[in-house]
Amino acid sequence: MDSITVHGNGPLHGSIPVSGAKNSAIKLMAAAILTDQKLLLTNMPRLADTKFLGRLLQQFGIAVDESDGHDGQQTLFDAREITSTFAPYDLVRQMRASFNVLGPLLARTGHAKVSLPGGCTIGARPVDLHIDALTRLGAVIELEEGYVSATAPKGLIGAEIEFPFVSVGATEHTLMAATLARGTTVLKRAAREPEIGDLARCLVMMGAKIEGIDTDTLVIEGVSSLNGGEWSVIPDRIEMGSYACAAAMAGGEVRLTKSRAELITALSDKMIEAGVDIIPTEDGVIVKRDPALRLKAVNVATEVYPGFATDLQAQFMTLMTTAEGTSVIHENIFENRFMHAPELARLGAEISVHAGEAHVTGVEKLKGAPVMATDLRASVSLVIAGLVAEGETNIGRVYHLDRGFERLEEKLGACGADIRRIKGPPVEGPGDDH
Ligand SMILES: CC(=O)N[C@H]1[C@@H](OP(=O)(O)OP(=O)(O)OC[C@H]2O[C@@H](n3ccc(=O)[nH]c3=O)[C@H](O)[C@@H]2O)O[C@H](CO)[C@@H](O)[C@@H]1O
Ligand SMILES: C=C(OP(=O)(O)O)C(=O)O
Repeated sequence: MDSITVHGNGPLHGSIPVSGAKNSAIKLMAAAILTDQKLLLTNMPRLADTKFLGRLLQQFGIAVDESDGHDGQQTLFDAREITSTFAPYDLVRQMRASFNVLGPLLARTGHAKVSLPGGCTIGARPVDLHIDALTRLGAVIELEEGYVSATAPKGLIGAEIEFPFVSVGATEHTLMAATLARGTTVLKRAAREPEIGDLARCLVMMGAKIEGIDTDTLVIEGVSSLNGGEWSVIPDRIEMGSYACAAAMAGGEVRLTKSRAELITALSDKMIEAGVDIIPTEDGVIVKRDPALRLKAVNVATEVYPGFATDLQAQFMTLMTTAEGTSVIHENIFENRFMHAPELARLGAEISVHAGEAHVTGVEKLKGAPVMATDLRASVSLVIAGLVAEGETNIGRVYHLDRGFERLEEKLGACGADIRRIKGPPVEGPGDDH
C-alpha cells in the first residue's frame, strides 16, 4: 500500500493542467454498453476507477483499448457483442459507480444481474432511487442474496418519473436506460451536475433524443438503437477545485489550465470571500495569494449543483484550518463526510463536529504528522494540509487518492511542492472501503 510524504515548503508557482473528469468518464464508459458500435472517449483520465470499470466492461465481452491520441489519452470501447450481463460482488463492492452498468445492460439486452454496492465511509448510500426508477421504466426487479436481478420482458417503456430528492447517480442511470426505452420518459427533479450534461450531450451525439439538458427536467424520446462516435470528457471540476485550494493554502500563483472557470464558481466565490484572488482565463483560472496575508474564515454549506460541491468540502475545510476566525461547514449531502476532521486535528487543526456541522477555528500553524486517508477527497485534503504543515506529513492509504487524482505528485511537484510517493505492496482494485 503506497503512502505520500509532503514537507511544508512555502508557496507554489507554476501551471497545472486539469484532467478529464472521473465522474463523467465512468458514466460515459457505462454508456458504451448502449451501442453495438465503437465509442471513442478522449481526454480520458487514467485513474484506478477508470481502469477498474474498464475491467468490468471487459467481463461483459466489451473490448477496451487505451492509447494516446490527438486529444491526449483516449480509450476505445467496442461493445459489438455483450457476452455476459453479470457484475459480481467482488467487482461492484470495490467501486460504487459500477452499479450504474445495470440500466445500460438492461436497456441493451433485456436482462442483468448486478451486485448491490453496499455502504461506504461517507454514508450508507442506498440505491433505492435507481431501482424505483428502473421499475417505473418497466423493469422487473428482484433483490436476492445481495444481487439485483433485472429483466425487461417487453423492453423498457418510457414513463414520467419524479425523483423524491436530487440524486446524481439515479439521474444518470435512468437517463441512460431511457434512451433505449419505447416512448417518452420525463425525469423531474433531475440532478444538473455538469457531468450529467456531458453524459446527455454524448448520448445525443450517439443518436439519443434528449431535451432539457442542464435543467432539472429531462425529456427523453426513446430510440431503437444508438450509434458510436467520439466524445471528449469534460474537465474535472473537483480536481481543479482541489488544486485551487492547494494554491490558496500554500500561497503563490498557480495557473489551472485545460478547463473552464465557471465549473468552480461556487468554490471561487467562497475563496474570494476568504481573500484569495481568482482570475478567470481563457482555459481556466489563475489562483493567487500573498502568503504573508492570512485568509478570513467563511462559512459553507454543501448543496446539489450549482451549489457548493460535497466533493470539495474536505479541501475547503483544510483551507479554513489556518484562516482567521471560525468557519462553520454544513455537510448536507452525505451523513458521514467529516472523516478527515480527526486526521486534520492530528496536524494541529481545531475542529469540532456535531451531526452535519463542523466548526473550524483557524490556527497560526499546522505541524506535520502521520495521517490516514479515509476516502478519496479526504486524502487530497490531507495533502493540501501537508503543503503548509511544518516538517513531514505522511499520508497512508493513498489508494483512495489514486481513484480520482491523476499524477498528483507530478502536478504539485512541478509547482515546487516537496511531495513524493513511497511505494508499498499493490492494492487490488480501487480499494475496499468506499
Ligand atoms: C461517481 C460519482 O459521480 N459520484 C458522485 C455522485 O455520487 P452519487 O451519484 O452516489 O450521489 P447521489 O447524488 O446519488 O447521492 C446524494 C444523496 O442521495 C442519497 N441517495 C442516492 C441514491 C439513492 O438511490 N438513494 C439515496 O438515498 C445518497 O446516499 C446521498 O446522501 O454525486 C455525489 C454528490 O454530488 C458526489 O459526491 C459523488 O462524487
Ligand atoms: C464520492 C466520490 O466518488 P464515488 O461516488 O465514486 O464514491 C467522489 O468522487 O468524491
